[in-house]
Amino acid sequence: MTVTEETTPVSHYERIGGASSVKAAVELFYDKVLADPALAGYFADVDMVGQRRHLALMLTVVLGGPNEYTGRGLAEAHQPLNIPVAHYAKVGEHLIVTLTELGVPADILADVRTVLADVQDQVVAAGTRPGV
Ligand code: HEM
Repeated sequence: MTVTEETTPVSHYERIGGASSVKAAVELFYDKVLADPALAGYFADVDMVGQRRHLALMLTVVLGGPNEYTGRGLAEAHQPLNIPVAHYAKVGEHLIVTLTELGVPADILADVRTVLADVQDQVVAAGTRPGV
């Protein structure tokens, strides 16, 4: 059987416009995060050029695009930062607002919310999890 364009599902990544759209989203997202006084401090000593590139590559994978992510795992990168749930929620909202402003369709937003819920335990400090 030949796989045609009709039978191949189009990824979220392709639907939103590929690499240039992801790059635009990451720029807008970090502008919001860095303008948020509750969050800016986390990034004070971080190389934001590399950071934006890593998040763009990771967002690409989350949206079903090509996997070229070479950074650390989420737990490895975030556990040393001791991030409380409230700050995780703020970052998640900045991402959703960014994607909404860029016109990302509702079904893709819903999937991004699902991923945010799925990875929360890797990012949030282990000691702040209820029952831990
Ligand atoms: C789903 C949520 C998140 C995703 C997908 C994400 C993604 C990433 C990625 C891909 C990196 C780069 C890792 C590397 O370079 O090896 C990173 C680093 C970082 N993230 Fe996040 N992040 C999330 C949530 C957060 C939150 C909630 C905060 C702070 C409130 C945060 C603060 C940071 C900081 C400060 C770094 C740099 C760490 C360092 O260079 O040592 N992230 N994140």
